[in-house]
Amino acid sequence: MQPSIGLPLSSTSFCKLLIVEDEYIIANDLELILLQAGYSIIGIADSVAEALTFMEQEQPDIVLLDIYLKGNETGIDLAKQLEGRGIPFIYISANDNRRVLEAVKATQPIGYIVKPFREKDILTTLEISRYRQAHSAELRLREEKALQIALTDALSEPVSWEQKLLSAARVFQPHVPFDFLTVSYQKNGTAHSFNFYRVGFDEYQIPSLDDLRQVTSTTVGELAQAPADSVADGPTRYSADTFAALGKRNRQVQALAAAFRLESALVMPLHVGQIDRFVITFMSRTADTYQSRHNNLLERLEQPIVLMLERVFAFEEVARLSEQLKRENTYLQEEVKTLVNFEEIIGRSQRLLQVFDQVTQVANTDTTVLILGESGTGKELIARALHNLSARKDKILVKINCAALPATLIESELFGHEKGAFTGAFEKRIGKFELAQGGTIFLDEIGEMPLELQAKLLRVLQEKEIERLGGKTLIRTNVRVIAATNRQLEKEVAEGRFRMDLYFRLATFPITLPSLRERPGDIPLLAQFFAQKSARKLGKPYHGISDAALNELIRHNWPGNIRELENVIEQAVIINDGYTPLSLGRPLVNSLLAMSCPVSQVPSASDYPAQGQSAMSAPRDLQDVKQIQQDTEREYILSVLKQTNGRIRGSGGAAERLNLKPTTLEYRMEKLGIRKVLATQFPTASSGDR
Ligand SMILES: Nc1ncnc2c1ncn2[C@@H]1O[C@H](COP(=O)(O)OP(=O)(O)OP(=O)(O)O)[C@@H](O)[C@H]1O
Repeated sequence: MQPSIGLPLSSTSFCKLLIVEDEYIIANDLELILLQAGYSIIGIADSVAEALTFMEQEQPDIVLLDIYLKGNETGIDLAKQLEGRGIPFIYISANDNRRVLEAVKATQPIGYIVKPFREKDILTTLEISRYRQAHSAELRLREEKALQIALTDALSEPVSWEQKLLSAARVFQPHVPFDFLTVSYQKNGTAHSFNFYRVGFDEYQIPSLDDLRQVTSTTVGELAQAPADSVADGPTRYSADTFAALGKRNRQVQALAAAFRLESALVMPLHVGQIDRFVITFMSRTADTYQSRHNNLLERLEQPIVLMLERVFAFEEVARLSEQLKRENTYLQEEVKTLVNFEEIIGRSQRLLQVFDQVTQVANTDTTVLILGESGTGKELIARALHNLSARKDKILVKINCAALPATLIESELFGHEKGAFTGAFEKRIGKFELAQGGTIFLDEIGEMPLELQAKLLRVLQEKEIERLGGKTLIRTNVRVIAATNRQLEKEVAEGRFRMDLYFRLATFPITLPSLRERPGDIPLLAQFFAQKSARKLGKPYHGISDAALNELIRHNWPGNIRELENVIEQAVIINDGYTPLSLGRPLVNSLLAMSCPVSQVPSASDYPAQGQSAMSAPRDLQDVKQIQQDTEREYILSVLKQTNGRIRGSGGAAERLNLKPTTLEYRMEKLGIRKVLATQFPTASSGDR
């Protein structure tokens, strides 16, 4: 028999029915009618247990079920399970008890046929139900498609995560209602948590973890504990006892439930690539808010949402990498990266070879290294060699000179700042630690770091986490730290200028560079190396170094070490006539008095010739004139530095007095071999200026 109302539905034989009926005659009668109408029957069950067994073998499209069955369980119990599995069902019953009928209605059947039934009743009800099913399925698909599009739009907005998720929460509300929504995930070891509290029809409050901590009297750690820690895979509903049990396992749920009078939850853990535990938790003030249709909807949305999130995270990563590239590029433009390995480090002395051994030993570990040695002994060169010989060599080496920055700026320079963190912080700024992510940071002149900042640096070394100035989140860092100083740190510690705990942390692996005095044997090698380099740079022929000059170089005391030697050789190349071996042009002892030694140790004005005179006799040629100019400039800068107690930058600093940019002054000082020293090292006028 064909369906009587002739609706445009697919053939009845594709529709599989399960009959759940304990009266044998009725069940048989039903089967006969349905088979004749062309339906497929997957089985006749007389109890809930048997019905479930049939369903395990094959899923029916519609279930026809009686209310009272064999065994303790009724058709209403089975109906609840069918609803959970999304299988439509029609009751066939003679029961007209009001209470039972109320319970039947609550299970949301797609039809109800009263016994005794006629063939026509059965077939018409089935036909109408199938039509409604097909129609509502189409409607549901359309609705879900619209929901997916709205979610994609919300998550793709070029705004913060908080705003993206708020838009997504608004999209969810009509489909999966909530009074409180939390979204939490872990990315690169950092926990992120967003909370949305509904306070009006379309009004939400976004309490921060700190706000919640106060309202709920919990710790931030407890609040960040996502409920997925305690639930199975897939969306799971909790109400009454199960909600209370979830609260016992999870402090976050318990605290929020108590503070916001929540009574049920629907927890959706998602497996988003690269992200640990992405969890969306819908919570409601009503115990029976979450039904199987919500679970089913979230199950169907799970994959599309995961794909959306993966795309958003991937975009974010691309944006982050391109930002990082931009930053590295800017940095590299300032900092010409020299590829240093041992071949470029000149010297064969025993002391230097010991240093090479130490470098080889520690380079390929992540151990913090402290490089000690007088000024100009090659500490930066060794830091670069350590980086270039490590597994981090393809990542960036970021150098920061702790002495070159005013104390107020070092913190933001190292750790960055958020927009508005302090007056003048107009833009968010990434610090050098973040810039060095995956690579190495070289903290030069660490002995000059202000005490307050030493504590922060210690925390970074211990916790491997930084916090931007004015920022709220901790950022995990993976940076190898190399520090250097020409100060005696033990003495600094003893005098209370350097934290002992930081000293021990830094000095895990100390490398001490020998001064040039301790390796005079390397002087000829170095001198020749620098002479060739300078001659190449200046485009002059090179005929070696005269014996007299070499002897003098070996005998000299070299307070400024290799940098000083390099400067002396460069000057010798400049004054060389291009035909004869290099000579020094003037006695080393006098000409170097003011070079490369700390400003505090420079000789007083009386140690110098009177203005207009030079240490040499009358200038012989243009080079001599240049030399005199340099000496005069050096003297003048030194005298100004003395007046400013060594301070270069800021109001009243040497740069301002000389009407130069601080960086230009520093460049000139470097060229002239004047070392920077801390203001405290500099004798003040009141303490008796020499
Ligand atoms: N062994 C070496 N071979 C070749 N050049 C060297 C060597 N050691 C140092 N130099 C050169 O000497 C100069 C000073 O070295 P570097 O800046 O590394 O010293 P430093 O100890 O870090 O000085 P400071 O304490 O003043 O920062 C640089 O131009 C460096 O290239």
